Amino acid sequence: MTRVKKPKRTGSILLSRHRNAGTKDSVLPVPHAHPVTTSALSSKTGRTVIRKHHTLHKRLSQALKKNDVDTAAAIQAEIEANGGLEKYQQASICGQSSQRGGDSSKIFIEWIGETRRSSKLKSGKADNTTGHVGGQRFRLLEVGALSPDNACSKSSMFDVKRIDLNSRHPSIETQDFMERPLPKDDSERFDTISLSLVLNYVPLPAARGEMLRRTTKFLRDVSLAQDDSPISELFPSLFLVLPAPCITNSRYLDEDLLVEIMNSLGYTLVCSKLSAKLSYQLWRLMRKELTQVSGLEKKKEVNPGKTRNNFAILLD
Ligand SMILES: C[S@@+](CC[C@H](N)C(=O)[O-])C[C@H]1O[C@@H](n2cnc3c(N)ncnc32)[C@H](O)[C@@H]1O
Repeated sequence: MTRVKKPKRTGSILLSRHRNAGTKDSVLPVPHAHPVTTSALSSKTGRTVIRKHHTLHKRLSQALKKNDVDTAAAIQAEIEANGGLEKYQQASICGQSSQRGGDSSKIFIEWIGETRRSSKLKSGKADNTTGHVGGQRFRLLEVGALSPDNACSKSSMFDVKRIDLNSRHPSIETQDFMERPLPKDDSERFDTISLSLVLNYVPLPAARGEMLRRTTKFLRDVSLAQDDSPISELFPSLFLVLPAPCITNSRYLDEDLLVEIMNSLGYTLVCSKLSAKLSYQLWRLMRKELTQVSGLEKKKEVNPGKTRNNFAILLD
């Protein structure tokens, strides 16, 4: 009885629509120098702020890589003069409202609903599960949390731990996921991790791979006893959201290569959706051991073309 939705092949049909769209390599965390502001930005201004922030962070990471301290300091000053992480977050919050299709976590909740409905059709019985074994709620680690009121936070199924490089709310802890202490046991692990529009914030391809690898350490073991509810088959998992062009218009990444990278980390794709702007994917962690796959540590051109972006993920 397979309740988990089969992965859809999405990239090939939509690829041509994104041929001219670009998502450049981006960005490093910076401390903010500006007070929190909640006023709305126009969508055009918001897009400009986000693009500029990513470009500056890409340049910053390149300067840091070359140990060019003077250039890095100048770029850092420019980032701060442009409003820093704070302004970027404000623009991202505005982007969540309309033109980007809203709160991405709604998609995860929709997938849970679909899984329940399809199992009801098959079994004739409703699935009213509110969590896993013992009626506990599913533990969700939201990395890069902008606010505490997205769809997952509102759902009674989840107990949410929120972190961000720069907290905008008392219920969000200021923490770099890459510095979060590793769990000592399963009580400190999670059933699911949300990485929505965070991986593309990381400036270097190898650091993105490291972030993905690190997610596996925070997820509970798949072999832990589960109840037989259909939605438990969606866990332990990683909800990954990326700008669509990272997958549909990159010279160095496409859906097949992402599947290869994720499989080598122990993940299997269980749900996916591609909108005009975003790629949403749910990856279930099937095993904790990593498979060494050679070739994933080097960039390889999977989509040649002048108008493509350079987004890449490498596993060192
Ligand atoms: C574009 S916002 C996305 C916010 C939200 N998750 C969404 O889907 O709209 C990216 C957020 O990720 C945060 N972020 C980036 N790298 C992070 C890290 N290593 N640890 C914690 N938060 C991080 C940034 O501070 C920023 O607030």
